[in-house]
Amino acid sequence: MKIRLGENSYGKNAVQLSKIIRHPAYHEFRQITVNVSLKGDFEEAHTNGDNSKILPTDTQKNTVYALAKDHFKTSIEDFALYLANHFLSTQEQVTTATVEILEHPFQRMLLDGNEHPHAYISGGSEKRTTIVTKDAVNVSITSGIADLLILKTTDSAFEKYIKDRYTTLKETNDRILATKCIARWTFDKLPADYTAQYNSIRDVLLRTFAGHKSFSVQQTLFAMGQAVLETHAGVREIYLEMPNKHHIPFNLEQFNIQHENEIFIATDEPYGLIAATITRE
Ligand SMILES: O=c1[nH]c(=O)c2[nH]c(=O)[nH]c2[nH]1
Repeated sequence: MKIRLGENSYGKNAVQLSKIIRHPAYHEFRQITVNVSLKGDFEEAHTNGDNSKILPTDTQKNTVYALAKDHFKTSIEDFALYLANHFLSTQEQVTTATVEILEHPFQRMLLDGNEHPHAYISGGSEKRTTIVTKDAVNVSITSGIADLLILKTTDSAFEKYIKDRYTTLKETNDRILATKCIARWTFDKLPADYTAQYNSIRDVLLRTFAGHKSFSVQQTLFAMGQAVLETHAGVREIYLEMPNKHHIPFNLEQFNIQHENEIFIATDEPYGLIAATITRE
């Protein structure tokens, strides 16, 4: 029996990097997590223990820190591209380099109406994300948002669904809609300014979520994706993942207190998971 090596890759994951960019009047603080993954001629390493074509993952990690000094200045997309290019152009055994970056946003503290020059507050769970994959001829860039925790207290219903012998869920025309949204979009035309594009897409996602009269998470998800494609000609398609963070009305009637849709119990698990790719015809 002949056994052979299938698709393989290796790299360094979860490289934590913080950077201060010092301007005369204030500092910028950036915090990112970088994952590097390389594909190429690594057969001998797996089958013969020959490491002569292996750039250690420790070196990959060091490279991320070293190149960040001069090349992480603007968007995570630009830095990820620079890193992918670096591994591809300096290592001839590498055929595909994938660099994923998650940015943990920090904002300068707003104190007495002014942004503090060097004190920051975390943007919470939300992250800006990118995955850049590059080989000798192609580059693919996917940008996105992860763990965007959003909630609305009305304009969300869930009614007229299938009821069978196992259904216990009550119909509601006024519930809490909460989700920790993941969005990932790809480009027909790469933007000149990834950050401006990101801010604009994030704004459309939030605006649509807030304004939508929802009959289901599915419908709101589609409306959010549709709005992004309608307002951003350069975006080819968008993938959205919206876990339904259920907020179940707490039974106050057991204490003879009238239920007025004010007191809920948030449950983490199990949760509904709604996902779709919205694309152009
Ligand atoms: O918006 C929803 N979509 C569903 O598919 C679903 N299923 C469920 O139990 N609650 C909800 N809510």
